[in-house]
Amino acid sequence: MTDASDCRRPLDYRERARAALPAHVWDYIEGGAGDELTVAWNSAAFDRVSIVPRTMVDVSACDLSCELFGARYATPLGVAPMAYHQIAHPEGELATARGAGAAGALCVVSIFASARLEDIAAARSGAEASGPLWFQLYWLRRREVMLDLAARAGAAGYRALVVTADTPRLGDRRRDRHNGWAVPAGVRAVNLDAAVMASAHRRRPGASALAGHAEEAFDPSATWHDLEWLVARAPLPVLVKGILDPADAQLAVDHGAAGVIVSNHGGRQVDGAISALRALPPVVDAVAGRVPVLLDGGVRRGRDAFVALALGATAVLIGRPVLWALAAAGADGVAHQLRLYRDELENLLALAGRPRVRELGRDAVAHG
Ligand SMILES: Cc1cc2nc3c(=O)[nH]c(=O)nc-3n(C[C@H](O)[C@H](O)[C@H](O)COP(=O)(O)O)c2cc1C
Ligand SMILES: CC(C)CC(=O)C(=O)O
Repeated sequence: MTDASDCRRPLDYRERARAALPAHVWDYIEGGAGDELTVAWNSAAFDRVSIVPRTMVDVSACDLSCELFGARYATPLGVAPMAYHQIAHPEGELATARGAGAAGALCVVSIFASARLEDIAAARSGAEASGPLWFQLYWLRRREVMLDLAARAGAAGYRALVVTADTPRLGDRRRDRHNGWAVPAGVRAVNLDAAVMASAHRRRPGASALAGHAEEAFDPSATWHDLEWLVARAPLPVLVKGILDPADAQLAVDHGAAGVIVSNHGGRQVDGAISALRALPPVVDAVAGRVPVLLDGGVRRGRDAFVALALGATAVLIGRPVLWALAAAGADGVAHQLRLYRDELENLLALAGRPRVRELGRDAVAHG
């Protein structure tokens, strides 16, 4: 375990996590599809955008809050949904939720969480921990399971559902194939039926057990009509995650989405897919303020969050860097990591003379 205070910027947690984790777990977390072109493009896209500071603005108080579904969120930063946090730390999602709560950040819990969604909500509502939880779903062949989870999330106090649209099957994760990756026996997706999950644990040389499991459990025939079906039955607003094309953003809203998340799944699905940041402005234009647009993929600094917010995101989600901090230092690491992002963002808002997140616009950045 690392002393969290050794890490001065979000990227500092990366090597700590690599040292703390078995190589096959590291490869599953860090890897992407194919040659991992999109993994690299996601973060490189942020480096190609400059910030245009204003001067002589009163920045004595910066406001990082954003509004989502009628509620005020303390920061525009959140944890992206990621499966099986127990592979990174024995306390898994309970630690992530506590850490995110302590930092006042949104936490999106994966359908493949390794803790019960009700226990995650309880961990979150401890004395220090607060802040919103959302729950993520995949399009399962067994639709009744989706509805059951949606109802449980609603009853447990989750505030929104996220349905991931970019995974009709799993992308070609070469590292996982090479490692014959399977979810370790002691780590379970406890919100789902153990019988349904068995194939995720079945090791086969030269194959990813998760790819096999996804083929079995995910419904590759889901279309926009299925979104309407889900929206009509869900007790919570439904966001669609995995949008890259403005036409899809439009269709999502037309079929009842309460929000869209611009994402290429951290480069884990279509290798060579457009970077999330590059895809963002056309999606924001197509949605035209009707619903919030969020982004994930490659956000590695507070500065990257600033850029995405300026280009029209209401909030940004952070994936792998949260698992790095979880692996290195548990709940304290997650809280510290999210504070590093927040403090960098706050400092930049002040230095750039743009003290309110909700007023950030495209004039705050320039390309090149
Ligand atoms: C280990 C891992 C597991 C993931 N599991 C899920 C998941 O269960 N559901 C989902 O919608 N996305 C999942 N994702 C994708 C993330 O939600 C997010 O889109 C991506 O990690 C963002 O990119 P970043 O890691 O560069 O920040 C996963 C990503 C990683 C790295
Ligand atoms: C269990 C997997 C489907 C989780 C996932 O989305 C991923 O590994 O990217």
